[in-house]
Amino acid sequence: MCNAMDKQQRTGEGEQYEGGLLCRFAHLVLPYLEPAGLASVSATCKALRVVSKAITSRRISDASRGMETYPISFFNSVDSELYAYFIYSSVQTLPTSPSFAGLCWGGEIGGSGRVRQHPFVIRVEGSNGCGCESCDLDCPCMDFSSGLPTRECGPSCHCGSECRNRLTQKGVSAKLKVVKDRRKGWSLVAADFTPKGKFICEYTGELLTTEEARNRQKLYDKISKSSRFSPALLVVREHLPSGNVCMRFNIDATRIGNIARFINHSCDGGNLCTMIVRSSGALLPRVCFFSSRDILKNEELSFSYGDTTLNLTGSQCFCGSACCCGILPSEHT
Ligand SMILES: C[S@@+](CC[C@H](N)C(=O)[O-])C[C@H]1O[C@@H](n2cnc3c(N)ncnc32)[C@H](O)[C@@H]1O
Repeated sequence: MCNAMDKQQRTGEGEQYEGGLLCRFAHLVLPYLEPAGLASVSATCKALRVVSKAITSRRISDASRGMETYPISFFNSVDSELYAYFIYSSVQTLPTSPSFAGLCWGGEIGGSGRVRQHPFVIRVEGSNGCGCESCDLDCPCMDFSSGLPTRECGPSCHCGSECRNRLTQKGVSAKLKVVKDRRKGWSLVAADFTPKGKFICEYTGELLTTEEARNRQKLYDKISKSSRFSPALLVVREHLPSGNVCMRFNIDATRIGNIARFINHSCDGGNLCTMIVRSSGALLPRVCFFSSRDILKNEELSFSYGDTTLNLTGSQCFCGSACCCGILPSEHT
């Protein structure tokens, strides 16, 4: 069909209209294809090749597909992979499907749409927020006691989205790029000098129950054994003040997530610290990254994935830090 369309485009005016229709249709549909699908469609005719090329270069030039303030480009001087394919979501999402049976996921949400628009997955109805018109240090939602914000205004506050106590709710605030490393795969790198204490980004992805996280972890471990695969399932444990209770959050950014999914592990703790940030009226806290020291332009961003207690089945660590223990921490789910 495509070849016929191609020929029509070259031969007549009416046919040109049909070729135009094909292109318009392709612009709507092709963004939903994974790289392999895009490559095969692109091989069928010139019109589709042109559209596919445009989609590919948009994907390379901005991993966030226009959802963040600054574009976040991919750079690869190591192999032929042009970009990493995943569905970008700037906010936490609920799981789309229980333990998906393989790695074929389509349905890319392109530059014009988000997976989920709401800022908090679950809101607490009737909870109290602040009544400030313009929040300052007196705002009851503010808590900088640890030097970084751990509480923010949220969906039950009167103040609007411009409130300055919503530092972590405005998307990625640093200039970043994604660079391929020969041994660690894609890595998140500072594209500019980033001072200590700056909010970098939230870790977004699918919020999973522990059971679902365990199932997915098993699947990921299996896939990793037979192919090069980089899962991005983050498990964060928060010890509540009583000391007896521990909250566990499972955020899987492997197929839906944001730029934080490219942050690699460093045994020395790296240059990022993780903060659990709560917002008034939001049931679930969010995991946010701040720079733990000044970060130079072109320096890789990293944090510690967890206790580097030796797990002999873990994969090899290439963080390169002086205290590297040689093996990546892996979650004992
Ligand atoms: C959250 S992803 C980070 C992004 C990943 N590099 C990619 O290409 O998508 C975690 C995976 O990155 C790789 N990785 C992260 N830190 C590493 C390190 N210090 N050494 C080797 N591989 C690392 C491992 O494959 C790990 O499973």
